[in-house]
Amino acid sequence: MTKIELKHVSKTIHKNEVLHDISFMMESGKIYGFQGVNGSGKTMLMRIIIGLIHPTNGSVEINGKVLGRELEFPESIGFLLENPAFLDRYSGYSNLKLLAEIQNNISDAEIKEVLSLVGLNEEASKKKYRKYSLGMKQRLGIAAAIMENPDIIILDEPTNALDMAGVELVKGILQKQKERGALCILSCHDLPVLESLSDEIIKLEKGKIIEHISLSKAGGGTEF
Ligand SMILES: Nc1ncnc2c1ncn2[C@@H]1O[C@H](COP(=O)(O)OP(=O)(O)OP(=O)(O)O)[C@@H](O)[C@H]1O
Repeated sequence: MTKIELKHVSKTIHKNEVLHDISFMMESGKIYGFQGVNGSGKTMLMRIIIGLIHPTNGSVEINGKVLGRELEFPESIGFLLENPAFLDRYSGYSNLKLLAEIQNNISDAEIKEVLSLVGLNEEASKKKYRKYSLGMKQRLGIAAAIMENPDIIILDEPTNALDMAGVELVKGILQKQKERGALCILSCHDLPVLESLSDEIIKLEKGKIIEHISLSKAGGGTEF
């Protein structure tokens, strides 16, 4: 069971407050949808939850441990943020293999399995990354985020550059990850997609939460 608790998180960059007093809790087996227009703070909030950026005020606790103080990074996390850092000269498969070697807890067969899961067939997975289309890059980014079955999965705009089949694929993958018990965080400008997937929607505007709704599938929404 994983629990993430944000307590009064604020972030100021160059005197500009990009996040203001954000507090909420998230737990395993649910999908949390971050909604908001460009620049509302979704990516910044994700970076803070991953531990890549520290809040100016407030804290993020993962299972009771304060990120950046008691814990450098969440122990088991996979994420896709804008522009994943893959190596151009390497194939999709080799890029995943290099990443997998850091933790060394998945097999080559599992890497191939995840590539096929995201719709990159054997031919595509052998192609050099620099030859990938935008959609293929996105699929590889999703594969990297989920391949080790992490406790926490954060996907920033995972459906960007994907065709309709790709969007359906992402939906299926996220549902499966949720059923496995992962805590999933997602941002997506396609509102129907976000709403169909999310158990809770956190709506941001100018760095503030303006709405936090539970879309618990068993009837009606609840406002927090
Ligand atoms: N490195 C940075 N330096 C200064 N300001 C930044 C930096 N990164 C983000 N910001 C500011 O933080 C605010 C929130 O940006 P963020 O990228 O989190 O928005 P977003 O909701 O993810 O937008 P989008 O939908 O375009 O991805 C914006 O006003 C942005 O200009």
